[in-house]
Amino acid sequence: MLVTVVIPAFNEENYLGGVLEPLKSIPEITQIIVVSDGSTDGTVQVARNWGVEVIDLPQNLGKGGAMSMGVKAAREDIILFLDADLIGLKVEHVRSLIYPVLNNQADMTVGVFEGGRLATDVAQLIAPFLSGQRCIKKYWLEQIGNLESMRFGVETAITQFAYENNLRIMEVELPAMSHVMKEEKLGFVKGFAYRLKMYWEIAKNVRLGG
Ligand SMILES: O=c1ccn([C@@H]2O[C@H](COP(=O)(O)OP(=O)(O)O)[C@@H](O)[C@H]2O)c(=O)[nH]1
Ligand SMILES: O=C(O)[C@@H](COP(=O)(O)O)O[C@H]1O[C@H](CO)[C@@H](O)[C@H](O)[C@H]1O
Repeated sequence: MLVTVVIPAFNEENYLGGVLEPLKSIPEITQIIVVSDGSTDGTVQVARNWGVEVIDLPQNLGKGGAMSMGVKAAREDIILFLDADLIGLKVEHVRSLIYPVLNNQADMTVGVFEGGRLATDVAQLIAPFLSGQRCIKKYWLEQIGNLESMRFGVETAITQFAYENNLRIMEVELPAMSHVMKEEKLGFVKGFAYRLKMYWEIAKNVRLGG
């Protein structure tokens, strides 16, 4: 089996290149899809310059919508999701996310930052199930309804599905890695408001009691 990487990206021209660079040298990765989620900056151009596939959504669908579009276009059986704003992504991180699924040691891996930056380490220590770095067979994603409408609730929904269906979940440490926080991208007030909206989108999609 081989891997399609799906990268949802909303205005990530500054960081996307750093995510794409380590992917190019991994033979098991045969398809890389950047889904620009209604970006108004140079995200699409950066992706094209790197020679990867681009889905250029004319309007913002939210993260779940962008990820779903990527899954629909995926040729391979295994999907690796990565955020477009990762800092310090290395080939080793990518291998540690994909090999357990490729080798059938896990049904899903979830990457957790470790030793990158205190703020992002702590956030992921508290809530690893929110992580956008995860690898899973496409078959499972196709069994989950409504991912496209879940916006930031998408990871919680995938995790919930995985628990309910007894998938083997493996948490994988991602040493010295971090991402750019909302407040850093958008400024404190706008970033914090965006963060509250994200928590609302997550809460809305949690199904209580199965
Ligand atoms: O409407 C959106 C919001 C976010 N993203 C992408 O989803 C990933 C995670 O989003 P963000 O960095 O805002 O979340 P954080 O990691 O700060 O929670 C990034 O690649 C974003 O560009 C997206 O495709 N559509
Ligand atoms: O870890 C978290 O609390 C949030 C917010 O991260 P930051 O506070 O911006 O570092 O980030 C994650 O959660 C989102 C919802 O599940 C995911 O879509 C992001 O990929 C993930 O980084």
